[in-house]
Amino acid sequence: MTDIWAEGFTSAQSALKEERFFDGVQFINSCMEAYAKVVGDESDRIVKDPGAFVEEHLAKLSEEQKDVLRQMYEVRGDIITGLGANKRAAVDYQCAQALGAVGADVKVASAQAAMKEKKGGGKVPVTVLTGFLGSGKTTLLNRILKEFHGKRIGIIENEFGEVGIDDSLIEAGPLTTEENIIEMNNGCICCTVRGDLIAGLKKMVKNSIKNDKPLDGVIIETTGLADPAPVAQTFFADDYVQQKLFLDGIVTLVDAKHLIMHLDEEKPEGVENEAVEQVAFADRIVLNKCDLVDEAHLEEVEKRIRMINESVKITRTSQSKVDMDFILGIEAFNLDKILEMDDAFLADDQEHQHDDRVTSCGIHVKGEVHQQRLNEWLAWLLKERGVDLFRTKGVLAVQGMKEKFVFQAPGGGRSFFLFGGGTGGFGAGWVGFGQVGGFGFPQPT
Ligand SMILES: Nc1nc2c(ncn2[C@@H]2O[C@H](COP(=O)(O)OP(=O)(O)OP(=O)(O)O)[C@@H](O)[C@H]2O)c(=O)[nH]1
Repeated sequence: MTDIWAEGFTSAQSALKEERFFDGVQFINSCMEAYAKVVGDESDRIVKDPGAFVEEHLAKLSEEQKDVLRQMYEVRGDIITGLGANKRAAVDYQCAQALGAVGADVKVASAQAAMKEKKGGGKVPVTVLTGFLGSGKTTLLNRILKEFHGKRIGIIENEFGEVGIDDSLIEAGPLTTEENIIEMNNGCICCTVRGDLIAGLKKMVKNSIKNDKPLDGVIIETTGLADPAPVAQTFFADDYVQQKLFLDGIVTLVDAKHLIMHLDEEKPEGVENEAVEQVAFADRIVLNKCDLVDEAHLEEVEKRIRMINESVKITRTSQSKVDMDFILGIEAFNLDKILEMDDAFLADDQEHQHDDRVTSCGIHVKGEVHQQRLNEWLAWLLKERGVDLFRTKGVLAVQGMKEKFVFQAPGGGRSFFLFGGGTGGFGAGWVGFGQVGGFGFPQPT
């Protein structure tokens, strides 16, 4: 009879040979966990703390068991090297060496050397732009497109609500054509539309190859409620994506005025606090909206950020005015660092739950709004439900005006701005995010 662990080991070897590294991790981890039981260990240290596992069991293992474990750690080291977590791979090679592997010391040395090397290798760099609702992500995206007007940048734009507003707010440059802007509405790319993210990335890359218009980079703007971890995992979970693209960094926009409030928000059991996750996974933090707070508050915000992500680089800004070198081409995403923080990062069955008290409401109607009635309605909305609103935004056609109007109410919903720009003549739309169940928006016209 073939043991379960042996079948898993064969699958892991095949995945390694075919360079399906993410699948390989799933196979090798489960086969090793099964093998730990064979040698009388019920814990998961065989994969999570290999050094301690080998040290404890080495003297008791038979020669045959040593040989099996040696092979397992070598295969796991090779798979993890394929994913780019060289520090973690070096630990596996050291275990293989302790179990008698010949030449494992060479692999340890080369894994350690690879840690210092630059990543990329001809792949397209991807930046994940995250940050809570209204923190300034679209403002930053527009700045990037303006400063890099000579570069071909693909954009994936994800909105939580069913009405997409941000695509109207993006001021695409000459090389950012419709072909390389992909909009994903009505769900979060960290969960419900994650499959669309993978499909979108593949389509973008395939089009660029087919049309011989290589991409200089891809930027993914997540919803303000996204957990960045599953988005980052995408770059390891899909083989095609892994071969063609690499995650350059996770850039988190932080609203200096509201961050502490969002970090302190109590969530129901099992629900992650997105603001905490976004800070924890950040490679760079753009501390935005500094114009709205004083120095003492900024210092307090930085202190709170450091408590979650000690070594992250932070820059203070207003209107998302940040040096591009701080956020792009940084090669900052480090799988080893993420694995130290979240051991289950590479597991493909991770549970992820959004706070379902936060909902969205979208209105998309044809016609023009009446300015005075709109203002009356906004005043009513602000008075009645202002404290419940995290974020409202929209693009409007106002009666008697040629321009299209952008409607913005960031953070807390305690202020509304209505300003014009460009040329208009299309339907009106609002999107609101509120706490505790949806609420009815009166028709805006
Ligand atoms: N006072 C102030 N307002 C800002 C700053 N940066 C951006 N804003 C405004 O804040 C609002 C929200 O900015 P966006 O860039 O749309 O924020 P976002 O993170 O893309 O918002 P969502 O996509 O809805 O999560 C807009 O009205 C911006 O003009 C800033 O530094 N200070």
